[in-house]
Amino acid sequence: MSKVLIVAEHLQGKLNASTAKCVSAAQALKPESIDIVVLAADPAGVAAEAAQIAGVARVLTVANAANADAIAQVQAPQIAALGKGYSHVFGPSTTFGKDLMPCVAALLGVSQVSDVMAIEGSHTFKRPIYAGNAIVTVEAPADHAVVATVRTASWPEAGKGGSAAVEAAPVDVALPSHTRYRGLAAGKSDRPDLQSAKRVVSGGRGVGSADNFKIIYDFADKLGAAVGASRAAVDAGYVPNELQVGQTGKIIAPELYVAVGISGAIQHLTGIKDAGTIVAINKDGDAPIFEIADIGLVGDLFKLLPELEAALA
Ligand SMILES: Cc1cc2nc3c(=O)[nH]c(=O)nc-3n(C[C@H](O)[C@H](O)[C@H](O)COP(=O)(O)OP(=O)(O)OC[C@H]3O[C@@H](n4cnc5c(N)ncnc54)[C@H](O)[C@@H]3O)c2cc1C
Repeated sequence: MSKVLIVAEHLQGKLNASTAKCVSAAQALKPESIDIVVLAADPAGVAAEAAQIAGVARVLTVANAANADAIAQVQAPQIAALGKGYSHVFGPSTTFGKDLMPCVAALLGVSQVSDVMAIEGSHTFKRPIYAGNAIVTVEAPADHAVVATVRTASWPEAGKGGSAAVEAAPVDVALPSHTRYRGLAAGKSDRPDLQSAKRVVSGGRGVGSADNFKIIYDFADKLGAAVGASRAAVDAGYVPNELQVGQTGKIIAPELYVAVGISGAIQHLTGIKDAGTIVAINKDGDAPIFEIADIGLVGDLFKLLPELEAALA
């Protein structure tokens, strides 16, 4: 039977939704147990949140001032030490997980399985390749532990209602001192986080300018949605690049995605493959976005968005 250890992703004392998505993926293994490990200077608050995820047996905490910042080279030896007792070690396929999990895999002497979107067996997984245009089945060696990143867009968050035991996990490993935290340069926004928002409104080159993007922000506010953008809009300087959705941007799976003035290039569609309802607004009735949209509105966005806003009010 499988025993799964999930590495919790958290920032500023809050658990990221990616952790509950990893729990969903772990549940697909029908394992004997699922544990979550929280590494932090003071892990109590995050651990209490993690303990509420249904299906989790234990939340292990590793309190260490060296874990105040998520430095992969510092955290990986601690996770590898704990991971030796598990058949599977999962982390999210986010920037955090993509940085950390290959280090964990290397320390455990295995190859990492990346971007798990489906589980076929204890060592058999499906993942997308070529920007989501093909799906491959990956077989991990049966006699080794599996270290994997979980494609968060492919899994729902596991529910709440759990009451896992929270236990301090003593980890006695030498931590590298050659890597130090210098600072984090992150965009600040009061809006919902693009990667975990249930609704997203994205604007493309058709919006025309940074000033015009106000119409996208206003409409998103009406819906309580996060704002995204196509690469063309980012490259043109309409919005910062952390809003980019797609192959070289963020892969997202909101319940509602509204694409405004976006043509629907394959590299953009890769980022919204797992979205629920897709609404497209474009003045070109032949735009490829309409081939995948559930609801398509052909017309000028500057006319249609105010009309939709009025209808919502
Ligand atoms: C390696 C690689 C990686 C890439 N990664 C990404 C990625 O991650 N994300 C991404 O988005 N792209 C990515 N691209 C770029 C991608 O190929 C497209 O160029 C880009 O998505 C186009 O953006 P767009 O739809 O906003 O612009 P366009 O293709 O120019 O489309 C603009 C649309 O707006 C419509 N429009 C114009 N005015 C109005 C109006 N007034 N009202 C309504 N509609 C209007 C037009 O009809 C048109 O369909 C990548 C490309 C490469 C080569």
